[in-house]
Amino acid sequence: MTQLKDILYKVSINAVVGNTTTSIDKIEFDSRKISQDDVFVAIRGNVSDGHDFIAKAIDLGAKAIICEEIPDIQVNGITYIVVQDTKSALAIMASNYYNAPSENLKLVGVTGTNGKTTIASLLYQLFKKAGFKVGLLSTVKILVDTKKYQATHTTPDSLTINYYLKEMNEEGVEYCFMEVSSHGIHQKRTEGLVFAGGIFTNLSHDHLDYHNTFKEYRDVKKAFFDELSSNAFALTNKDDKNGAFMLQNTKAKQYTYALKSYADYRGQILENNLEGLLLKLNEHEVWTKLIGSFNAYNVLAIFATAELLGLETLETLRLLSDLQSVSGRFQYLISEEKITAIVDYAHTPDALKNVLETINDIRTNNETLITVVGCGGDRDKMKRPVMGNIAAKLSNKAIFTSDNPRTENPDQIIEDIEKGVEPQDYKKTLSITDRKQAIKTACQLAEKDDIILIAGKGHETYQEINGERIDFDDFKIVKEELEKLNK
Ligand SMILES: CC(=O)N[C@H]1[C@@H](OP(=O)(O)OP(=O)(O)OC[C@H]2O[C@@H](n3ccc(=O)[nH]c3=O)[C@H](O)[C@@H]2O)O[C@H](CO)[C@@H](O)[C@@H]1O[C@H](C)C(=O)N[C@@H](C)C(=O)N[C@H](CCC(=O)O)C(=O)O
Ligand SMILES: Nc1ncnc2c1ncn2[C@@H]1O[C@H](COP(=O)(O)OP(=O)(O)OP(=O)(O)O)[C@@H](O)[C@H]1O
Ligand SMILES: N[C@H](CCC[C@H](N)C(=O)O)C(=O)O
Ligand SMILES: [Mg+2]
Repeated sequence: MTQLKDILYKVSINAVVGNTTTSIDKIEFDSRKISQDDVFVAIRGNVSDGHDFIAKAIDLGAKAIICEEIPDIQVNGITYIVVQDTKSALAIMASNYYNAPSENLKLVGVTGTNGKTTIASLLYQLFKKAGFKVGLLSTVKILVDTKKYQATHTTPDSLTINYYLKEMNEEGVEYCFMEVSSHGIHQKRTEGLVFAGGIFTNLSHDHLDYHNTFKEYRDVKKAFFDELSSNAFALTNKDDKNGAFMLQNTKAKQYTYALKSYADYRGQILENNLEGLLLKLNEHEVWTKLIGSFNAYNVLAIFATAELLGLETLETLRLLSDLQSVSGRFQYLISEEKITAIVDYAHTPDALKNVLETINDIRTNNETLITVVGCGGDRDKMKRPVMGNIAAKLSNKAIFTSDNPRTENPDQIIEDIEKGVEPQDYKKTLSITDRKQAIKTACQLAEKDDIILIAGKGHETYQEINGERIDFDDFKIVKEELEKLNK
């Protein structure tokens, strides 16, 4: 049992009603998970307000309530702590509860629109190969060194983050790489964590349903760097037009990387083909199996981070050339009929454009490029026509289909995508709502040497329709469909 007052250390408190020397069992922010002697933190969400569930939490055994507004009717024997912001309070309490686990390892956060999973996962791989015990918190999975857990978010809630960091401490993990999403920063999921460093990748159109304006989205990302301490490093992509802005008010030591301008870590693409990339990183040449010019940025950021964390340069270069691509990120196969299928998680206009430009750069143009793509439901609607426009323009054929429709009508989403197609590209497009059928059609249309890109879902092994997750794996399906063509 922990004392309530101990986990309130550093929480900015407005008022206390009741006793803080009471001992508590655990912290919960969902009333449905409360059991005897827990602390309930009431959070105002997008759908409901945790304050409405305070009475329910007390019924279930909550001993203390952390809230922004004290309920009119207070229950005897219950401790009420009024704070300015319960999301912040939750994050600080979570860190206290698990004994500040981020301070016992070197935690590096990666933020930006695209490339977070790639960079964090490859840093995990690189430091593992260098012989360290490593942790990873990513969209794809959570790793406590070799122990694997399912990820539900890109950046989990603060209780979950600290729970896994604590487990990493127990496992003797020395480095942890985590993705820091804009939702995560905005919802204070990362507050109170001590970061050894932060990396900025790039900023482009996404999540404007949640953040309202691009400026708001940009400012949220910047807030992550504002919070870094003077002991940390802040590494930014100087080629991105918001790269310098991110570091404007940070106390951290600043470093830059770039392909197009002068920077602390400079990169140059010497070769770029379907086998990989030959890069010049500062004065060193390195070969990587990663494909696509955008990966040059990722490799450069990884190189810089390894250096900043003190890895030996030649060792880093050797390990870089050994890295394997991340699942669902430009994952590809070549069928017996010599059809290339690429599965990629590009689910933003910028990522889709990058992937298509990469394919167009390395193809011979005698073949047909068929793109299968959709957009997720209950997410940013503005990106749909833009992605439709890009898919049609940069491919020979585009098949619009469903991504994760969630609670939306998939045909409506497809209509939104179609709206972005320019008249001269109309004849290149077709729409097939059923994603499996769309992939199958692409396989049937493809001939020898053609390329099929299946974008949007990458590593995901499900399709979410009306709150239900049905088994669905782009890579598995395209592989099966291409094999069927041989029979
Ligand atoms: C839009 C969004 O980010 N929502 C997150 C938010 O949920 P919410 O605000 O809707 O919560 P709510 O349902 O209104 O509930 C408010 C509070 O009341 C509590 N409650 C609710 C009901 C009840 O009976 N009792 C109770 O106590 C809830 O536990 C909660 O604390 O807080 C929840 C708890 O932390 C999150 O799980 C949830 O993520 C949802 C599932 C989600 O889909 N989030 C996505 C958009 C997301 O976060 N994505 C980013 C990556 C984006 C990217 O970069 O690509 C990520 O980091 O994963
Ligand atoms: N540095 C980069 N710049 C632009 N596009 C990139 C970059 N790295 C990866 N991509 C593209 O973006 C897609 C998503 O990459 P990744 O999963 O690494 O990003 P993410 O930031 O983790 O995304 P999410 O916000 O969904 O977690 C990839 O499949 C690839 O198409
Ligand atoms: N982390 C992103 C993933 C989007 C993936 C795409 N397949 C979709 O479902 O929209 C999100 O939750 O918005
Ligand atoms: Mg990710």
